[in-house]
Amino acid sequence: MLAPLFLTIGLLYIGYACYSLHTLLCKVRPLGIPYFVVPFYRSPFVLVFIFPFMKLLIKAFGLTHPRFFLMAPDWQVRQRYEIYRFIGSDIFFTVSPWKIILHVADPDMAVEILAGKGGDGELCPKPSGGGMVDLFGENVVTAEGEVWRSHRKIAAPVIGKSSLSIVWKEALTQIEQMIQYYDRHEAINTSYRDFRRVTLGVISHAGFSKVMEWVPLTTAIANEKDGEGSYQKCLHVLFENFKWTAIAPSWLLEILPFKALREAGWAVNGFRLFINEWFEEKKAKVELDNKTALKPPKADLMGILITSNNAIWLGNLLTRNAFVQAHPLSLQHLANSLQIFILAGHETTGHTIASAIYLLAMYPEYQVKLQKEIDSILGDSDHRLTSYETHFDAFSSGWIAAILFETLRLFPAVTVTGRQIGPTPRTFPRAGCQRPITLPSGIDFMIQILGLSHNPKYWTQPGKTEAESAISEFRPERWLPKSGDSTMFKPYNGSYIPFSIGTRGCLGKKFAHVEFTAIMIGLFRDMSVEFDSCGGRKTFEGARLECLEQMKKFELKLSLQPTGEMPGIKWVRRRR
Ligand code: HEM
Repeated sequence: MLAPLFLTIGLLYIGYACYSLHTLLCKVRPLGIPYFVVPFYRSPFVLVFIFPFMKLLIKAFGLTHPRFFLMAPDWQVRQRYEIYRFIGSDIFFTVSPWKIILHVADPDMAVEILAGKGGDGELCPKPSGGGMVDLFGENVVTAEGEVWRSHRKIAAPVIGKSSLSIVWKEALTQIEQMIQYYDRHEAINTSYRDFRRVTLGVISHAGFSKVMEWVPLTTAIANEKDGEGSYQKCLHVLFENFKWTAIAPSWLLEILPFKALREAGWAVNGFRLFINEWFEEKKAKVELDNKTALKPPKADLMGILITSNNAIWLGNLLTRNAFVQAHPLSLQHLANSLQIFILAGHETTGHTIASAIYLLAMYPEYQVKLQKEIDSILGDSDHRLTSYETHFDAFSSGWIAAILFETLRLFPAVTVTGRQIGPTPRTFPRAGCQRPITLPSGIDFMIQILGLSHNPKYWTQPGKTEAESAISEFRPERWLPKSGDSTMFKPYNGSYIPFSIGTRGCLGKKFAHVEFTAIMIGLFRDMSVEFDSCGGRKTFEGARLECLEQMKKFELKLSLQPTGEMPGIKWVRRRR
Protein backbone atom coordinates (compact mmCIF):
# COMPACT_ATOMS: atom_id res chain seq x y z
CA MET A 1 0.00 0.00 0.00
CA LEU A 2 2.74 2.44 1.03
CA ALA A 3 5.28 1.26 -1.58
CA PRO A 4 3.48 2.78 -4.60
CA LEU A 5 3.04 6.02 -2.66
CA PHE A 6 6.75 6.25 -1.85
CA LEU A 7 7.61 5.28 -5.43
CA THR A 8 5.39 8.05 -6.79
CA ILE A 9 6.84 10.61 -4.38
CA GLY A 10 10.35 9.43 -5.30
CA LEU A 11 9.67 9.71 -9.05
CA LEU A 12 8.07 13.12 -8.67
CA TYR A 13 11.07 14.28 -6.66
CA ILE A 14 13.54 13.00 -9.27
CA GLY A 15 11.45 14.61 -12.03
CA TYR A 16 11.47 17.92 -10.17
CA ALA A 17 15.25 17.67 -9.51
CA CYS A 18 15.92 17.02 -13.24
CA TYR A 19 13.70 19.93 -14.29
CA SER A 20 15.32 22.23 -11.74
CA LEU A 21 18.83 21.16 -12.81
CA HIS A 22 17.93 21.79 -16.46
CA THR A 23 16.65 25.30 -15.60
CA LEU A 24 19.81 26.14 -13.66
CA LEU A 25 22.06 24.79 -16.42
CA CYS A 26 20.24 27.00 -18.95
CA LYS A 27 21.23 29.94 -16.76
CA VAL A 28 24.88 28.89 -16.45
CA ARG A 29 25.79 27.66 -19.97
CA PRO A 30 25.57 31.02 -21.79
CA LEU A 31 28.00 32.57 -19.32
CA GLY A 32 30.93 30.63 -20.79
CA ILE A 33 32.46 29.78 -17.41
CA PRO A 34 33.54 26.15 -16.72
CA TYR A 35 31.01 24.23 -14.67
CA PHE A 36 30.56 20.84 -13.01
CA VAL A 37 27.22 19.21 -12.37
CA VAL A 38 27.11 17.75 -8.85
CA PRO A 39 24.23 15.87 -7.20
CA PHE A 40 24.23 17.99 -4.03
CA TYR A 41 25.83 21.00 -2.39
CA ARG A 42 27.38 21.36 1.05
CA SER A 43 24.25 21.58 3.19
CA PRO A 44 24.31 20.41 6.85
CA PHE A 45 22.45 17.21 5.94
CA VAL A 46 24.90 16.38 3.13
CA LEU A 47 27.83 17.26 5.35
CA VAL A 48 26.77 14.84 8.06
CA PHE A 49 25.24 11.96 6.14
CA ILE A 50 26.50 11.98 2.55
CA PHE A 51 30.02 13.42 2.57
CA PRO A 52 31.51 10.75 4.87
CA PHE A 53 30.07 8.08 2.59
CA MET A 54 31.46 9.85 -0.51
CA LYS A 55 34.83 10.09 1.19
CA LEU A 56 34.89 6.31 1.60
CA LEU A 57 33.81 5.70 -2.01
CA ILE A 58 36.39 8.11 -3.41
CA LYS A 59 39.13 6.44 -1.38
CA ALA A 60 38.01 2.87 -2.12
CA PHE A 61 37.78 3.41 -5.90
CA GLY A 62 40.67 5.86 -6.19
CA LEU A 63 38.42 8.36 -8.05
CA THR A 64 40.49 11.26 -9.29
CA HIS A 65 38.26 13.28 -11.64
CA PRO A 66 37.37 16.74 -10.22
CA ARG A 67 33.68 15.82 -10.32
CA PHE A 68 34.36 13.26 -7.62
CA PHE A 69 36.53 15.23 -5.31
CA LEU A 70 34.11 18.17 -5.53
CA MET A 71 31.75 15.86 -3.69
CA ALA A 72 34.22 15.20 -0.91
CA PRO A 73 34.12 17.34 2.21
CA ASP A 74 36.77 20.04 2.32
CA TRP A 75 37.92 19.65 -1.26
CA GLN A 76 39.16 23.24 -0.90
CA VAL A 77 41.64 22.13 1.74
CA ARG A 78 42.96 19.20 -0.33
CA GLN A 79 42.93 20.99 -3.69
CA ARG A 80 43.98 24.50 -2.75
CA TYR A 81 44.68 25.93 -6.21
CA GLU A 82 44.98 22.63 -8.14
CA ILE A 83 41.43 22.44 -9.48
CA TYR A 84 41.69 25.94 -10.96
CA ARG A 85 44.95 24.97 -12.65
CA PHE A 86 43.29 21.81 -13.98
CA ILE A 87 40.39 23.68 -15.61
CA GLY A 88 42.44 26.72 -16.61
CA SER A 89 40.14 29.27 -14.93
CA ASP A 90 40.16 31.10 -11.59
CA ILE A 91 36.40 30.76 -11.33
CA PHE A 92 34.04 27.83 -11.96
CA PHE A 93 30.49 26.82 -11.16
CA THR A 94 29.12 23.77 -9.43
CA VAL A 95 25.51 23.23 -10.41
CA SER A 96 23.24 20.97 -8.40
CA PRO A 97 19.45 20.72 -8.79
CA TRP A 98 19.12 23.16 -5.90
CA LYS A 99 21.89 25.70 -6.22
CA ILE A 100 24.37 27.37 -8.53
CA ILE A 101 27.62 28.12 -6.73
CA LEU A 102 30.47 30.12 -8.22
CA HIS A 103 33.84 29.19 -6.68
CA VAL A 104 36.19 32.15 -6.80
CA ALA A 105 39.99 32.20 -6.71
CA ASP A 106 40.14 35.40 -8.80
CA PRO A 107 41.27 38.27 -6.52
CA ASP A 108 39.58 41.15 -8.40
CA MET A 109 36.29 39.35 -8.36
CA ALA A 110 36.70 38.35 -4.69
CA VAL A 111 37.25 42.01 -3.74
CA GLU A 112 34.14 43.13 -5.62
CA ILE A 113 32.00 40.37 -4.08
CA LEU A 114 33.19 41.00 -0.52
CA ALA A 115 33.64 44.75 -0.50
CA GLY A 116 31.86 46.21 -3.53
CA LYS A 117 28.34 47.58 -3.44
CA GLY A 118 25.66 46.84 -6.02
CA GLY A 119 23.35 49.33 -7.78
CA ASP A 120 21.21 49.43 -4.61
CA GLY A 121 24.25 50.52 -2.56
CA GLU A 122 24.22 47.25 -0.60
CA LEU A 123 26.93 44.63 -0.09
CA CYS A 124 26.38 41.08 -1.36
CA PRO A 125 24.44 39.41 1.48
CA LYS A 126 25.62 36.27 3.27
CA PRO A 127 23.85 33.03 2.30
CA SER A 128 21.22 32.25 4.89
CA GLY A 129 20.99 29.33 7.25
CA GLY A 130 22.57 26.05 8.03
CA GLY A 131 25.86 26.83 9.73
CA MET A 132 27.08 26.38 13.25
CA VAL A 133 27.02 30.15 13.75
CA ASP A 134 23.25 30.07 13.26
CA LEU A 135 22.98 27.86 16.31
CA PHE A 136 22.71 30.72 18.71
CA GLY A 137 20.11 32.73 16.85
CA GLU A 138 20.63 35.90 14.80
CA ASN A 139 23.98 37.39 15.78
CA VAL A 140 26.79 39.66 14.59
CA VAL A 141 28.09 37.09 12.09
CA THR A 142 24.74 36.14 10.56
CA ALA A 143 22.67 39.33 10.81
CA GLU A 144 22.19 41.74 7.93
CA GLY A 145 21.08 45.37 7.65
CA GLU A 146 20.44 47.52 10.69
CA VAL A 147 20.79 44.74 13.25
CA TRP A 148 24.26 43.89 11.93
CA ARG A 149 25.29 47.57 11.76
CA SER A 150 24.30 48.12 15.38
CA HIS A 151 26.22 45.04 16.50
CA ARG A 152 29.28 46.14 14.65
CA LYS A 153 29.16 49.76 15.82
CA ILE A 154 28.80 48.70 19.44
CA ALA A 155 31.45 45.98 19.47
CA ALA A 156 34.11 47.35 17.11
CA PRO A 157 35.62 49.98 19.47
CA VAL A 158 36.04 47.39 22.25
CA ILE A 159 37.27 44.44 20.20
CA GLY A 160 39.44 46.52 17.89
CA LYS A 161 40.86 49.05 20.36
CA SER A 162 40.10 49.37 24.05
CA SER A 163 40.56 45.68 24.91
CA LEU A 164 44.01 45.33 23.31
CA SER A 165 46.04 46.15 26.47
CA ILE A 166 44.21 43.41 28.35
CA VAL A 167 44.68 41.03 25.41
CA TRP A 168 48.45 41.54 25.54
CA LYS A 169 48.73 41.18 29.32
CA GLU A 170 46.39 38.20 29.58
CA ALA A 171 48.10 36.40 26.68
CA LEU A 172 51.45 36.69 28.50
CA THR A 173 49.86 35.53 31.76
CA GLN A 174 48.22 32.49 30.18
CA ILE A 175 51.47 31.48 28.47
CA GLU A 176 53.44 31.92 31.69
CA GLN A 177 50.98 29.60 33.45
CA MET A 178 51.14 27.06 30.62
CA ILE A 179 54.95 27.01 30.62
CA GLN A 180 55.02 26.66 34.41
CA TYR A 181 52.70 23.68 34.10
CA TYR A 182 54.94 21.98 31.54
CA ASP A 183 57.99 22.75 33.68
CA ARG A 184 56.37 20.97 36.61
CA HIS A 185 54.88 18.04 34.67
CA GLU A 186 56.62 15.66 32.30
CA ALA A 187 53.65 15.96 29.95
CA ILE A 188 53.51 16.17 26.19
CA ASN A 189 51.87 19.27 24.84
CA THR A 190 48.51 18.76 23.15
CA SER A 191 48.93 21.95 21.21
CA TYR A 192 45.57 22.59 19.58
CA ARG A 193 43.64 22.08 22.82
CA ASP A 194 46.26 23.87 24.89
CA PHE A 195 46.23 26.97 22.74
CA ARG A 196 42.48 26.94 22.52
CA ARG A 197 42.59 27.04 26.31
CA VAL A 198 45.02 29.99 26.23
CA THR A 199 42.87 31.99 23.82
CA LEU A 200 39.71 31.16 25.77
CA GLY A 201 41.42 32.67 28.83
CA VAL A 202 42.24 35.80 26.81
CA ILE A 203 38.77 36.39 25.32
CA SER A 204 37.12 35.62 28.66
CA HIS A 205 39.21 38.27 30.39
CA ALA A 206 39.22 40.87 27.61
CA GLY A 207 35.56 40.49 26.67
CA PHE A 208 33.89 39.40 29.89
CA SER A 209 36.25 40.30 32.77
CA LYS A 210 36.37 36.58 33.69
CA VAL A 211 39.83 35.60 34.84
CA MET A 212 40.63 31.93 34.26
CA GLU A 213 43.90 30.35 35.29
CA TRP A 214 45.50 28.18 32.59
CA VAL A 215 45.20 24.46 33.29
CA PRO A 216 45.08 21.67 30.71
CA LEU A 217 41.59 21.02 29.47
CA THR A 218 41.47 17.58 31.10
CA THR A 219 42.26 19.08 34.52
CA ALA A 220 39.67 21.81 34.03
CA ILE A 221 37.02 19.29 33.10
CA ALA A 222 37.95 17.03 36.01
CA ASN A 223 37.20 20.05 38.26
CA GLU A 224 33.76 20.30 36.79
CA LYS A 225 32.23 21.30 40.06
CA ASP A 226 33.89 24.72 39.94
CA GLY A 227 31.61 25.94 37.16
CA GLU A 228 34.52 27.02 35.01
CA GLY A 229 35.29 23.35 34.35
CA SER A 230 31.79 22.52 33.24
CA TYR A 231 31.75 25.60 31.03
CA GLN A 232 34.90 24.31 29.35
CA LYS A 233 33.43 20.85 29.13
CA CYS A 234 30.40 22.25 27.28
CA LEU A 235 32.69 24.07 24.87
CA HIS A 236 34.87 21.00 24.38
CA VAL A 237 31.91 18.70 23.71
CA LEU A 238 30.47 21.32 21.39
CA PHE A 239 33.69 21.43 19.35
CA GLU A 240 33.91 17.64 19.19
CA ASN A 241 30.29 17.20 18.10
CA PHE A 242 29.47 20.44 16.36
CA LYS A 243 28.43 18.77 13.09
CA TRP A 244 25.37 17.28 14.76
CA THR A 245 24.24 20.67 15.95
CA ALA A 246 23.58 21.76 12.38
CA ILE A 247 21.00 19.04 11.70
CA ALA A 248 18.47 19.68 14.46
CA PRO A 249 17.68 22.15 17.24
CA SER A 250 19.40 21.47 20.53
CA TRP A 251 16.18 20.60 22.43
CA LEU A 252 15.49 17.85 19.89
CA LEU A 253 19.07 16.56 19.93
CA GLU A 254 18.89 16.23 23.70
CA ILE A 255 16.00 13.75 23.56
CA LEU A 256 17.19 11.63 20.63
CA PRO A 257 18.35 8.09 21.39
CA PHE A 258 21.97 8.57 20.21
CA LYS A 259 24.73 9.46 22.65
CA ALA A 260 26.67 11.80 20.32
CA LEU A 261 23.50 13.72 19.43
CA ARG A 262 22.37 13.97 23.05
CA GLU A 263 25.82 15.21 24.08
CA ALA A 264 25.81 17.81 21.30
CA GLY A 265 22.36 19.08 22.42
CA TRP A 266 23.48 19.13 26.05
CA ALA A 267 26.62 21.09 25.16
CA VAL A 268 24.76 23.76 23.19
CA ASN A 269 22.19 24.25 25.94
CA GLY A 270 24.84 24.21 28.66
CA PHE A 271 26.99 26.79 26.88
CA ARG A 272 23.96 29.00 26.29
CA LEU A 273 23.06 28.73 29.97
CA PHE A 274 26.54 29.80 31.09
CA ILE A 275 26.56 32.85 28.86
CA ASN A 276 23.07 33.83 29.94
CA GLU A 277 24.16 33.54 33.58
CA TRP A 278 27.21 35.72 32.96
CA PHE A 279 25.00 38.13 31.10
CA GLU A 280 22.48 38.43 33.93
CA GLU A 281 25.28 38.77 36.50
CA LYS A 282 26.85 41.57 34.50
CA LYS A 283 23.53 43.30 33.92
CA ALA A 284 22.87 43.37 37.66
CA LYS A 285 26.36 44.72 38.29
CA VAL A 286 26.03 47.42 35.64
CA GLU A 287 22.72 48.53 37.14
CA LEU A 288 24.14 48.55 40.66
CA ASP A 289 27.23 50.49 39.60
CA ASN A 290 25.01 52.94 37.82
CA LYS A 291 23.12 53.61 41.03
CA THR A 292 26.15 53.80 43.31
CA ALA A 293 29.24 54.85 41.37
CA LEU A 294 29.94 58.46 40.58
CA LYS A 295 31.76 57.59 37.41
CA PRO A 296 31.09 54.43 35.38
CA PRO A 297 34.00 51.97 35.48
CA LYS A 298 35.73 51.04 32.22
CA ALA A 299 33.44 48.61 30.48
CA ASP A 300 34.39 45.34 28.77
CA LEU A 301 32.63 43.95 25.70
CA MET A 302 29.77 42.49 27.70
CA GLY A 303 29.35 45.73 29.68
CA ILE A 304 29.29 47.80 26.49
CA LEU A 305 26.71 45.52 24.90
CA ILE A 306 24.49 45.70 27.97
CA THR A 307 24.75 49.45 28.35
CA SER A 308 23.97 49.86 24.65
CA ASN A 309 20.65 48.16 25.27
CA ASN A 310 19.36 49.78 28.39
CA ALA A 311 20.95 53.14 27.70
CA ILE A 312 22.26 53.39 31.25
CA TRP A 313 25.52 55.02 30.33
CA LEU A 314 24.79 56.17 26.87
CA GLY A 315 25.79 59.64 27.94
CA ASN A 316 29.29 58.44 28.63
CA LEU A 317 29.89 55.72 26.11
CA LEU A 318 27.68 55.78 23.13
CA THR A 319 25.71 58.96 22.67
CA ARG A 320 28.00 60.01 19.91
CA ASN A 321 26.84 57.00 17.97
CA ALA A 322 23.48 58.17 16.67
CA PHE A 323 22.97 54.98 14.67
CA VAL A 324 23.09 52.77 17.78
CA GLN A 325 20.74 55.11 19.61
CA ALA A 326 18.27 54.87 16.78
CA HIS A 327 18.60 51.07 16.45
CA PRO A 328 19.17 49.54 19.90
CA LEU A 329 19.54 45.77 19.91
CA SER A 330 17.31 43.43 21.89
CA LEU A 331 18.80 41.61 24.89
CA GLN A 332 18.38 38.36 22.95
CA HIS A 333 20.47 39.66 20.05
CA LEU A 334 23.17 40.78 22.47
CA ALA A 335 23.28 37.43 24.25
CA ASN A 336 23.45 35.62 20.87
CA SER A 337 26.41 37.72 19.83
CA LEU A 338 28.25 37.19 23.11
CA GLN A 339 28.20 33.46 22.44
CA ILE A 340 29.58 34.03 18.96
CA PHE A 341 32.29 36.35 20.26
CA ILE A 342 33.50 33.60 22.57
CA LEU A 343 33.50 30.99 19.81
CA ALA A 344 34.83 33.18 16.97
CA GLY A 345 37.19 34.92 19.35
CA HIS A 346 39.14 31.93 20.59
CA GLU A 347 38.87 28.89 18.33
CA THR A 348 40.26 30.59 15.21
CA THR A 349 43.16 32.23 17.02
CA GLY A 350 43.95 29.16 19.16
CA HIS A 351 44.19 26.93 16.10
CA THR A 352 46.25 29.47 14.16
CA ILE A 353 48.76 29.66 17.02
CA ALA A 354 48.93 25.87 17.27
CA SER A 355 49.53 25.55 13.50
CA ALA A 356 52.31 28.15 13.75
CA ILE A 357 53.90 26.21 16.61
CA TYR A 358 53.92 23.00 14.57
CA LEU A 359 55.41 24.83 11.59
CA LEU A 360 58.12 26.22 13.88
CA ALA A 361 58.79 22.72 15.23
CA MET A 362 59.22 21.54 11.62
CA TYR A 363 61.43 24.49 10.67
CA PRO A 364 63.49 25.27 13.81
CA GLU A 365 65.65 27.76 11.89
CA TYR A 366 62.73 30.22 12.09
CA GLN A 367 62.59 29.84 15.87
CA VAL A 368 66.15 31.11 16.02
CA LYS A 369 65.24 34.10 13.86
CA LEU A 370 62.24 35.07 15.93
CA GLN A 371 64.19 34.60 19.18
CA LYS A 372 66.86 36.96 17.85
CA GLU A 373 64.14 39.47 16.99
CA ILE A 374 62.69 39.25 20.51
CA ASP A 375 66.15 39.66 22.07
CA SER A 376 67.06 42.60 19.90
CA ILE A 377 63.83 44.47 20.68
CA LEU A 378 63.57 43.62 24.40
CA GLY A 379 67.29 43.66 25.27
CA ASP A 380 67.63 42.66 28.93
CA SER A 381 64.16 43.74 29.94
CA ASP A 382 61.61 41.29 31.29
CA HIS A 383 59.08 40.31 28.63
CA ARG A 384 56.40 39.95 31.34
CA LEU A 385 56.60 43.70 31.91
CA THR A 386 55.98 44.63 28.27
CA SER A 387 52.71 46.20 27.18
CA TYR A 388 50.65 46.52 24.04
CA GLU A 389 51.16 50.28 23.98
CA THR A 390 54.94 50.18 24.24
CA HIS A 391 55.84 47.02 22.32
CA PHE A 392 53.28 45.89 19.75
CA ASP A 393 54.39 48.26 16.98
CA ALA A 394 58.01 47.19 17.30
CA PHE A 395 57.02 43.59 16.51
CA SER A 396 54.49 44.34 13.81
CA SER A 397 56.81 44.26 10.81
CA GLY A 398 59.34 41.53 11.61
CA TRP A 399 59.56 37.76 11.98
CA ILE A 400 56.61 37.33 14.34
CA ALA A 401 54.28 39.14 11.95
CA ALA A 402 55.75 37.22 8.98
CA ILE A 403 55.16 33.91 10.77
CA LEU A 404 51.54 34.85 11.50
CA PHE A 405 50.88 35.93 7.90
CA GLU A 406 52.53 32.83 6.43
CA THR A 407 50.67 30.49 8.79
CA LEU A 408 47.38 32.09 7.80
CA ARG A 409 48.33 31.85 4.11
CA LEU A 410 48.91 28.10 4.41
CA PHE A 411 46.32 27.28 7.09
CA PRO A 412 43.68 30.01 7.27
CA ALA A 413 41.35 29.21 10.18
CA VAL A 414 38.45 30.02 7.85
CA THR A 415 39.07 28.56 4.38
CA VAL A 416 36.01 29.79 2.54
CA THR A 417 33.44 32.53 2.90
CA GLY A 418 30.05 32.68 1.21
CA ARG A 419 27.95 35.46 -0.30
CA GLN A 420 24.91 35.77 -2.56
CA ILE A 421 24.47 37.97 -5.57
CA GLY A 422 21.33 39.82 -4.44
CA PRO A 423 18.07 40.37 -6.32
CA THR A 424 19.41 42.02 -9.49
CA PRO A 425 22.07 40.99 -12.05
CA ARG A 426 25.47 42.48 -11.36
CA THR A 427 28.74 42.90 -13.26
CA PHE A 428 32.00 41.76 -11.68
CA PRO A 429 35.55 42.57 -12.79
CA ARG A 430 38.08 39.77 -13.34
CA ALA A 431 41.81 39.93 -12.82
CA GLY A 432 44.28 40.13 -15.70
CA CYS A 433 42.99 41.00 -19.13
CA GLN A 434 39.77 39.05 -18.77
CA ARG A 435 36.46 40.64 -19.61
CA PRO A 436 34.14 41.54 -16.69
CA ILE A 437 31.26 39.14 -16.25
CA THR A 438 27.59 39.90 -15.67
CA LEU A 439 25.86 37.35 -13.47
CA PRO A 440 22.11 36.85 -13.03
CA SER A 441 20.45 36.70 -9.60
CA GLY A 442 20.16 33.38 -7.77
CA ILE A 443 23.88 32.62 -7.63
CA ASP A 444 25.84 31.87 -4.47
CA PHE A 445 29.54 32.66 -4.21
CA MET A 446 32.17 30.68 -2.39
CA ILE A 447 35.26 32.82 -2.04
CA GLN A 448 38.08 30.32 -1.78
CA ILE A 449 40.47 31.86 0.73
CA LEU A 450 42.92 28.96 0.31
CA GLY A 451 42.66 28.92 -3.50
CA LEU A 452 43.47 32.64 -3.53
CA SER A 453 46.46 32.34 -1.21
CA HIS A 454 47.93 29.60 -3.45
CA ASN A 455 47.19 31.20 -6.82
CA PRO A 456 50.58 31.16 -8.60
CA LYS A 457 49.71 34.23 -10.68
CA TYR A 458 49.96 36.30 -7.50
CA TRP A 459 52.33 34.28 -5.35
CA THR A 460 55.19 33.63 -7.77
CA GLN A 461 57.89 36.00 -6.61
CA PRO A 462 59.49 38.48 -9.04
CA GLY A 463 62.59 36.99 -10.66
CA LYS A 464 61.72 33.46 -9.49
CA THR A 465 59.87 30.53 -11.02
CA GLU A 466 56.72 29.13 -9.46
CA ALA A 467 58.71 26.16 -8.11
CA GLU A 468 61.36 28.46 -6.61
CA SER A 469 58.63 30.51 -4.92
CA ALA A 470 57.63 27.38 -2.96
CA ILE A 471 54.02 28.53 -2.79
CA SER A 472 52.78 25.59 -0.76
CA GLU A 473 55.70 25.70 1.65
CA PHE A 474 56.33 27.64 4.83
CA ARG A 475 58.56 30.59 3.85
CA PRO A 476 57.82 33.48 6.24
CA GLU A 477 60.63 35.52 4.71
CA ARG A 478 58.39 36.27 1.71
CA TRP A 479 56.59 38.80 3.96
CA LEU A 480 59.63 40.65 5.30
CA PRO A 481 60.33 44.21 4.14
CA LYS A 482 62.86 44.43 1.32
CA SER A 483 66.20 45.88 2.42
CA GLY A 484 66.01 49.63 2.81
CA ASP A 485 62.24 49.49 3.21
CA SER A 486 60.20 49.25 6.41
CA THR A 487 56.85 48.02 5.13
CA MET A 488 56.05 44.35 4.83
CA PHE A 489 55.22 42.65 1.54
CA LYS A 490 51.74 43.63 0.35
CA PRO A 491 50.18 40.87 -1.75
CA TYR A 492 48.03 41.68 -4.79
CA ASN A 493 44.73 43.07 -3.50
CA GLY A 494 42.32 40.19 -2.82
CA SER A 495 44.88 37.40 -3.15
CA TYR A 496 45.32 37.12 0.64
CA ILE A 497 42.15 37.45 2.71
CA PRO A 498 42.34 35.17 5.79
CA PHE A 499 40.30 37.73 7.75
CA SER A 500 38.06 38.47 4.76
CA ILE A 501 37.82 42.13 3.68
CA GLY A 502 35.42 45.04 3.50
CA THR A 503 32.96 46.15 6.14
CA ARG A 504 32.09 42.51 6.88
CA GLY A 505 35.71 41.56 7.37
CA CYS A 506 36.82 40.09 10.68
CA LEU A 507 36.11 42.32 13.65
CA GLY A 508 38.86 40.63 15.65
CA LYS A 509 41.75 40.98 13.17
CA LYS A 510 43.81 43.33 15.32
CA PHE A 511 42.79 41.43 18.49
CA ALA A 512 44.13 38.19 16.95
CA HIS A 513 47.34 39.86 15.74
CA VAL A 514 48.06 41.38 19.17
CA GLU A 515 47.28 38.08 20.90
CA PHE A 516 49.51 36.10 18.52
CA THR A 517 52.40 38.54 19.01
CA ALA A 518 52.25 38.49 22.82
CA ILE A 519 51.98 34.69 22.83
CA MET A 520 55.03 34.27 20.57
CA ILE A 521 57.04 36.59 22.83
CA GLY A 522 55.85 34.74 25.94
CA LEU A 523 56.78 31.38 24.46
CA PHE A 524 60.01 32.00 22.62
CA ARG A 525 61.72 34.50 24.92
CA ASP A 526 62.90 31.63 27.14
CA MET A 527 61.73 28.46 25.41
CA SER A 528 62.03 26.49 22.19
CA VAL A 529 59.68 23.91 20.82
CA GLU A 530 60.76 20.40 19.73
CA PHE A 531 59.10 17.25 18.54
CA ASP A 532 58.93 14.65 21.24
CA SER A 533 61.31 11.83 20.32
CA CYS A 534 59.24 9.23 22.23
CA GLY A 535 62.26 8.12 24.24
CA GLY A 536 64.59 8.15 21.20
CA ARG A 537 62.31 6.02 19.00
CA LYS A 538 61.29 8.87 16.71
CA THR A 539 63.73 10.91 14.63
CA PHE A 540 63.21 14.59 13.83
CA GLU A 541 62.68 13.70 10.15
CA GLY A 542 60.15 11.00 11.07
CA ALA A 543 58.17 13.43 13.24
CA ARG A 544 58.35 16.12 10.55
CA LEU A 545 56.91 13.79 7.91
CA GLU A 546 54.22 12.65 10.33
CA CYS A 547 53.33 16.28 10.95
CA LEU A 548 53.19 17.08 7.22
CA GLU A 549 50.93 14.05 6.63
CA GLN A 550 48.56 15.15 9.39
CA MET A 551 48.50 18.72 8.08
CA LYS A 552 47.40 17.44 4.67
CA LYS A 553 44.39 15.89 6.41
CA PHE A 554 43.24 19.06 8.16
CA GLU A 555 39.50 19.61 7.97
CA LEU A 556 37.28 22.62 8.32
CA LYS A 557 35.19 21.97 11.40
CA LEU A 558 34.32 25.19 13.13
CA SER A 559 37.74 26.32 11.96
CA LEU A 560 40.56 24.50 10.13
CA GLN A 561 42.09 21.85 12.39
CA PRO A 562 43.64 18.37 12.57
CA THR A 563 41.48 15.31 12.25
CA GLY A 564 44.07 12.83 13.53
CA GLU A 565 46.74 12.70 16.21
CA MET A 566 49.48 15.30 15.66
CA PRO A 567 52.99 14.24 16.74
CA GLY A 568 53.80 15.24 20.33
CA ILE A 569 55.77 18.42 20.96
CA LYS A 570 57.51 19.66 24.07
CA TRP A 571 58.81 22.95 25.39
CA VAL A 572 62.49 23.08 26.37
CA ARG A 573 64.53 25.88 27.94
CA ARG A 574 66.26 27.85 25.24
CA ARG A 575 70.02 27.34 24.72
CA ARG A 576 71.66 30.78 24.59
C1 HEM B 1 43.33 34.13 13.45
C2 HEM B 1 42.17 34.48 13.92
C3 HEM B 1 40.94 34.82 13.12
C4 HEM B 1 40.64 34.55 11.81
C5 HEM B 1 41.50 33.82 10.76
C6 HEM B 1 39.33 35.11 11.55
C7 HEM B 1 38.70 35.07 10.32
C8 HEM B 1 37.47 35.65 10.06
C9 HEM B 1 36.83 35.67 8.77
C10 HEM B 1 37.39 35.06 7.48
C11 HEM B 1 35.65 36.32 8.93
C12 HEM B 1 34.62 36.60 7.83
C13 HEM B 1 33.60 35.50 7.83
C14 HEM B 1 32.60 35.65 6.74
O1 HEM B 1 32.70 36.53 5.89
O2 HEM B 1 31.69 34.82 6.70
C15 HEM B 1 35.53 36.72 10.30
C16 HEM B 1 34.46 37.40 10.83
C17 HEM B 1 34.35 37.74 12.16
N1 HEM B 1 35.29 37.56 13.14
FE1 HEM B 1 37.10 36.70 12.91
N2 HEM B 1 38.86 35.68 12.70
C18 HEM B 1 39.81 35.53 13.69
C19 HEM B 1 39.74 36.00 15.00
C20 HEM B 1 38.68 36.66 15.53
C21 HEM B 1 38.62 37.18 16.89
C22 HEM B 1 39.76 37.09 17.89
C23 HEM B 1 37.38 37.74 17.04
C24 HEM B 1 36.77 38.44 18.24
C25 HEM B 1 37.39 38.74 19.33
C26 HEM B 1 36.67 37.60 15.79
C27 HEM B 1 35.40 38.05 15.55
C28 HEM B 1 34.78 38.04 14.32
C29 HEM B 1 33.45 38.56 14.09
C30 HEM B 1 32.54 39.20 15.12
C31 HEM B 1 33.18 38.38 12.72
C32 HEM B 1 31.90 38.78 11.97
C33 HEM B 1 32.08 40.15 11.36
C34 HEM B 1 30.84 40.61 10.60
O3 HEM B 1 30.14 39.80 10.02
O4 HEM B 1 30.62 41.83 10.60
N3 HEM B 1 37.49 36.94 14.90
N4 HEM B 1 36.66 36.31 10.97
